[in-house]
Amino acid sequence: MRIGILAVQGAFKEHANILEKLSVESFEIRKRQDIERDCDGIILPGGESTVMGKLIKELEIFDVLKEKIENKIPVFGTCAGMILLASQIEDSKTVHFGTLPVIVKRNAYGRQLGSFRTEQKMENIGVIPMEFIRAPYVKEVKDGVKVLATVERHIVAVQYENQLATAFHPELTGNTSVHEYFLEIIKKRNKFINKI
Ligand SMILES: NC(=O)CC[C@H](N)C(=O)O
Repeated sequence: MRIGILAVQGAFKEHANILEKLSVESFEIRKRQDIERDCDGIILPGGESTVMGKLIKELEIFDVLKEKIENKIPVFGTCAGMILLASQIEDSKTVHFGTLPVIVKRNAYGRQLGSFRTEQKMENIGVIPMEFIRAPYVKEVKDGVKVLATVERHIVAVQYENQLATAFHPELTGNTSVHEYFLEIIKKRNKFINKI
């Protein structure tokens, strides 16, 4: 199994470190040729979604990446990565991939609460540490989207088919369980593809 991590900006190294801990091979997606490499799953890290969205277009990564996601390659977006996937961003006309049918609110926690850590239950996983950094939350989910975690009644983790997204940063806590859950999504898909 091999996972491509979008590495144009933001906290991509931390995801690679977690995957290394789990003995899973990963590579950085920085340019067109990288995204054309074969991989079983993709991680979109945290960072600044506006900057990332601009860079992936300039670097000609956007189209191939979007096509892969539409073709149901498992993808895991954290924080800005969740914003890149969302089909709608509140108070904005910008849509990046738009493959995840949710409305997200950017920088949703205001200035004082820009960064915080908590422990909450995530569906199918259990109680985990959650690190929020100028995080979004999900304001609304459309049909077929499973809510996996909420913090103070705000939705912070969702799954839609093979797309997993968290408003928080599991890669910054040392806890590997959300990544392990993502690996399960990949394994299921690989089994399914091999059956066909
Ligand atoms: N930690 C993060 O990824 C922050 C996301 C950032 N505030 C954005 O809107 O893109």
